[in-house]
Amino acid sequence: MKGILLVNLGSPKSTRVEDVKEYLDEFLMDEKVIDYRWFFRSLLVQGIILRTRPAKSAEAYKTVWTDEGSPLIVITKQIQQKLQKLVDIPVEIGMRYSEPSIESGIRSLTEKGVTEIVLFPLYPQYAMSTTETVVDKAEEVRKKHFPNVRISYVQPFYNRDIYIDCLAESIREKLPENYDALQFSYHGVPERHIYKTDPTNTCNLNDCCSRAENPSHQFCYRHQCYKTTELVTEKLNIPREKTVVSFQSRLGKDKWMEPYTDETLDALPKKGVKNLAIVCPAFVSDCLETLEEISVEGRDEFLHAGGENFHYIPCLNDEDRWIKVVKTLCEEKLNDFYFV
Ligand SMILES: C=CC1=C(C)c2cc3[nH]c(cc4nc(cc5[nH]c(cc1n2)c(C)c5CCC(=O)O)C(CCC(=O)O)=C4C)c(C)c3C=C
Ligand SMILES: [Fe+2]
Ligand SMILES: [Fe+2]
Repeated sequence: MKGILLVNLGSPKSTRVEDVKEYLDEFLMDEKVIDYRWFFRSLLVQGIILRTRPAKSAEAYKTVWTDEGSPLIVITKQIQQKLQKLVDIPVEIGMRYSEPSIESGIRSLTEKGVTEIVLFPLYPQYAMSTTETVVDKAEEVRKKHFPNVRISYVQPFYNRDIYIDCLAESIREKLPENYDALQFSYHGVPERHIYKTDPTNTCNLNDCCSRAENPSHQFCYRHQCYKTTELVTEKLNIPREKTVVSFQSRLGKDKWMEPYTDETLDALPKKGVKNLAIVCPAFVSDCLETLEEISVEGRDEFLHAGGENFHYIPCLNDEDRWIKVVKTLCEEKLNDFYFV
């Protein structure tokens, strides 16, 4: 029997500082997220970051938390429930960090008799710190606890027509009538991650990413972010001059992909952009990074710098058209099992 596992990043169990600390410890000690050798990673994470960050993050989480819990988990459950109504095989969710875990998701599926799983990492663009670590974790869990289960992975869908149409339509419906620019703010990653995952050793985080064809694109997060932007803005007929791309949520002293969202929000009003619409397509569900960092802090930053109107465009969340895309992408993968 087949089943579907939707995997998202995960959130702390609660907004208590201890729970946030436990979550950040698991998250940041992942070698695909902070890719230093264990000793240096531990020194940085456990010796420095976890001393102050949990309290700060807990305060931020409190501002977005709902009665049902973290927005990211609540929305992922809503996606699961809606998808379950459209397919006649079991659908479960699993989080890369914290709970419900990938292991518990696979276990629930196997308890329903599932032996072949389509696992969908809910990230449009590939990154070592997202897609890759999900696959690693799922394989680790499968080998250890479920050796007879087969898993097929939905690939990044940043350039797929069905996704682009869906995102473009969603943005079109929410765009204000008058806006000077539409900003695409993607979660950033350290530049080093992009070089590290480039099998061709050719990406220079510059022209390479916008070249039409290049084998490095398959693992280039930067290329994939720009590609999503290009395809969506083409669909919406938004000219290049009105399009801004930036990268948010950097952490630590490493060089992250530029331009940075906070600096861009500060600079835009001085360039005449007073009415801004902003969307965050690295996330399919709203979460701390969109609801707090962009919609609250980003808004403050922009208005403080002289901006007049800041319009946050929510993620796809549980929109029906998006659920249909999830269904189609999973169904394509279900076919894999017939050919192996
Ligand atoms: C080195 C640190 C980080 C990398 C690399 C990174 C990549 C990355 N993250 C997401 C998606 C999300 N990140 C979220 C929160 C978050 N991210 C980091 C650090 C890195 N992310 C931290 C420390 C946090 C925790 C919150 C904080 O203290 O600021 C979230 C939100 C989770 C939630 O509960 O709402 C998401 C989603 C992507 C897509 C990505 C690489 C492309
Ligand atoms: Fe992150
Ligand atoms: Fe590139």
